[in-house]
Amino acid sequence: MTKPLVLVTADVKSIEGYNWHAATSTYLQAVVKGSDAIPMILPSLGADLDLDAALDQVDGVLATGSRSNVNPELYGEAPTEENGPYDPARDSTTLPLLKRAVERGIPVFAICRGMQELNVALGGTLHTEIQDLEGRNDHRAPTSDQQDERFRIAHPVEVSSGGCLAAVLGEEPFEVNSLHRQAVGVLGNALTAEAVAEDGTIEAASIRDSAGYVLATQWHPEYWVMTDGPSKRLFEAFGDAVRAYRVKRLGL
Ligand SMILES: N[C@@H](CCC(=O)NCCCC(=O)O)C(=O)O
Repeated sequence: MTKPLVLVTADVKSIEGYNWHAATSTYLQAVVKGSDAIPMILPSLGADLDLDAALDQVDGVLATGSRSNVNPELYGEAPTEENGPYDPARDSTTLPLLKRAVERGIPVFAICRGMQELNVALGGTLHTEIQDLEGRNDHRAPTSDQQDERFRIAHPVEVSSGGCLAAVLGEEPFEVNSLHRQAVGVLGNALTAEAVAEDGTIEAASIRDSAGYVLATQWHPEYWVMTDGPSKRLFEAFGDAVRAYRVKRLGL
């Protein structure tokens, strides 16, 4: 059986005087080794891309994390120097991509920035710089030049009962990593919180009655996909969803 194809979102980075459209290897490897699917980076070319034509040919979308933030103008707030950096090319591609994938019932797995993009794409808002908000913990990455330390397990999350996340991981609390300054404010249309941190930060969301699989996590299951049980199971569940979609898409 041919393997499912998964679009992976891209950041736009300026390197050696060129604009590169890039995704980190951790997401690509997680699609291959965790979901047994084929990752294909979708360049962040915005309105120049025929998104429906791209979505016609794939079986899922993985929206990746990024140090850049969704531009607050997209949810009715003002951008600031401190809240950057921003990536307008990525915003102009990933938000319509996610909205269209959800409308078409194409499986979506959205991670960190990807969860925030999904939420804004569906009409929700974000809290910016949550570490400065009353009652919120600091969810930023540990200061280190070692990636394993930056992505280390950081805090527990409580799983909402009876939801999509509980269906994959069960309802017991578990530990996640944490590398973010933003978080979901008002949930977007049809999104339901699936996990929360002890300070109330929404850590996962889904569309429970979606035609397709739609799950978003604020933490990074891609990083420890081969060694952490919940991370592995999340990518396996995404793999099952994209394989099922492929059978339907191709009439197999
Ligand atoms: N920029 C947003 C989204 C956070 C995110 O995707 N983090 C991944 C970055 C990985 C790294 O720091 O290397 C926010 O800060 O909330």
